Amino acid sequence: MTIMPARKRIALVAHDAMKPAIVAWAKRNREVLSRHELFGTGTTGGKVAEGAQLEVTRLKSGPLGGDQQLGAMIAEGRLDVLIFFTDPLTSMPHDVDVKALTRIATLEQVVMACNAASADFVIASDMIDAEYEPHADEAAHAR
Ligand SMILES: O=C(CO)COP(=O)(O)O
Repeated sequence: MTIMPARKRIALVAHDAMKPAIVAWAKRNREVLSRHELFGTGTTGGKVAEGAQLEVTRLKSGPLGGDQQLGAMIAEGRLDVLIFFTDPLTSMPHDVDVKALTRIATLEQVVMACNAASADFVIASDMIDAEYEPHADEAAHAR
């Protein structure tokens, strides 16, 4: 488990039905987001970059491996926050990738928000601009 740096590495991901919502959210939180390092799956990243005028490193499209790339970043300790607007009403061909991504994020104590209300709380937290070290005893998985 790594200490999260003050300048967070934040991923922005949204399923198709949620893309207008994540662009609106990114526009509304542009000032805070601009202080951090942003990543996105291909289509989401492009829409956020254009719509909110933010610099976003774009990975592959989610269904084509982008979700797995984010999972690899998390496994290697290279991502701190995952803002993932999931679509709860549509089944996805890459559902296993979605599940793998949220699973590894949970395991690795990545800060994760899957809807706009939770993302608002994350972005409004004082911890977004501070170093953060998860409490080892609370983060540990009992076997
Ligand atoms: O499908 C996604 C996440 O599971 C998002 O991918 P895109 O941003 O490329 O549409």
